[in-house]
Amino acid sequence: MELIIDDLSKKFKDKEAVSHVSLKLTPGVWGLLGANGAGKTTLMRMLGGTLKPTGGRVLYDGISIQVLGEKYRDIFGYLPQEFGFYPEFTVRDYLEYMAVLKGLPKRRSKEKIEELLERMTLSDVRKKKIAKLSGGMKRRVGIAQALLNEPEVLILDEPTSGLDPGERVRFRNLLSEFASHDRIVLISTHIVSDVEYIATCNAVMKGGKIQAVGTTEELVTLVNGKVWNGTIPAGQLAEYENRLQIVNLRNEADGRISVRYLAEKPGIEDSVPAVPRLEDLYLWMFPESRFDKEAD
Ligand SMILES: Nc1ncnc2c1ncn2[C@@H]1O[C@H](COP(=O)(O)OP(=O)(O)OP(=O)(O)O)[C@@H](O)[C@H]1O
Repeated sequence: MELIIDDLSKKFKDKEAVSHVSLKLTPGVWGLLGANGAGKTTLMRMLGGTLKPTGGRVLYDGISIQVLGEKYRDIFGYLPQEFGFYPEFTVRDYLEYMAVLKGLPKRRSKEKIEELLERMTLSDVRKKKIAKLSGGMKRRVGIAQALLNEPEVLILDEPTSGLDPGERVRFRNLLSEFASHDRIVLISTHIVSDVEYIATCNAVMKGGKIQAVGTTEELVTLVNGKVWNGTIPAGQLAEYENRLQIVNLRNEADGRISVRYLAEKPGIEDSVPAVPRLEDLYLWMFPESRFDKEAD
């Protein structure tokens, strides 16, 4: 099974949101990393067939998704970034309604809904109105609806926003397990830790283009020799921040500050090289995003 993105582009007036993207997605978890405005949502909407490309095509096992139409929708699951719920529906009624829209046979949908309520730890709130749920619970309902038809291609746009750390770990485990059954799972995120350990492969998007593709291990080699640990006097942080791209810091008991920073050459005396992580690559490629890092 494969989903081929072939020279895909989308132009909004004179803004090219996605520019000549080509990528071959195979079964496994794929991380689509990129800062706000990189083009991730636009790309995902075209993969779902809800947005018409200006150029290029998407092929599922060699056939255009436009040609497949209804057949493609049957094997496709999507969680949009902005997810419109029916706030007056209960969780269960909503999932039943979505199952009908997806054309699931009644018996199968009953079993599937029970299973998903359990797996997404929503059983206790099944009779609650969606309007009354917390943000994280609503997100889990969104994920559950995307999984209803056990899609072969599952696309999740920023699925972990609003989830607490425990929910995020459970969600990552669920996706890994789901993808192990010969399914393509594509997750867009700007929270690198969401995909760092579970993604079979990552694609890094910037300015509408895919800038790098590879496993986490392959991608981190791009910042080999550029990640350093050093210590600085507490009063001089601002000065060092002007010169270096500091990605992490910790106040030490002796009043100094340990910093992890990115640079072509060491910029602090006695610095030692650090083992690069995917987040270092991301911050190297998107230096502006270090101000809106989210906690793991
Ligand atoms: N309907 C539209 N009309 C005009 N411009 C658009 C439209 N949709 C997206 N864009 C522009 O295309 C670019 C890519 O947007 P997109 O939403 O795909 O990025 P993204 O990587 O998903 O970012 P975010 O995480 O903030 O959603 C942005 O500059 C955005 O303003």
